[in-house]
Amino acid sequence: MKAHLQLAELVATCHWIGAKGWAPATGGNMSVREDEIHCLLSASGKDKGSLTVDDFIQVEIASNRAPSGRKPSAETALHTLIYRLFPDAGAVLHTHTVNSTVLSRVEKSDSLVLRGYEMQKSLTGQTTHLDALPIAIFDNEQDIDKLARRIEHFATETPLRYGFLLRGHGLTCWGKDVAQARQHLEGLEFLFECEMNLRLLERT
Ligand SMILES: CSC[C@@H](O)[C@@H](O)C(=O)COP(=O)(O)O
Ligand SMILES: [Zn+2]
Repeated sequence: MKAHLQLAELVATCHWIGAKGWAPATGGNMSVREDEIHCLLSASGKDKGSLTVDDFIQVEIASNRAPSGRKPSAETALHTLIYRLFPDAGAVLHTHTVNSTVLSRVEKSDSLVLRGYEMQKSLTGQTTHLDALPIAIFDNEQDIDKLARRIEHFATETPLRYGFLLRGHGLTCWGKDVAQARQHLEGLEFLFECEMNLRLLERT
């Protein structure tokens, strides 16, 4: 699909994310692939629930450089990493939800395993609630280049699918286009909400 149509769909998705309360204050960042060399990334420090097309900045996927000199997301290196790792990825969504923030802290291991939920099938290629679906958790890091290198190294040994959690921070997920990235975000967030409630109820 043409990049400008994808961008319009991404802007609508940002507004939907904002209305859901999934990108509070200036949290979160979003992007679409423009072509093999560039992506369009949200500007840093803005309320992502009220972005317009003019708030997206062209960035070179190989170098993280913005030819315009404008300042894209502080987490640019995570978006470009995904476009480099997955040539089929067409859109990346990063959100700061309560469920992803809390669950990624409560779960001390390096993955959140989802199992037993029909809604696992909202993730492309999943066919049964019986499969164990691990979502990788990486310890948070303020040095984003270092964090990106850690994730890149992990991905050489273990397949990453759909998205990953940053501990105490949020979810980054992707899809072949904006619609699929949004479906993965909504599906994962539903599963996180279930898991959060399950863990709370099972404690009592
Ligand atoms: C509310 S501060 C959050 C930021 O540090 C970061 O995690 C974030 O998601 C937004 O950064 P941004 O540079 O606006 O894309
Ligand atoms: Zn963030």
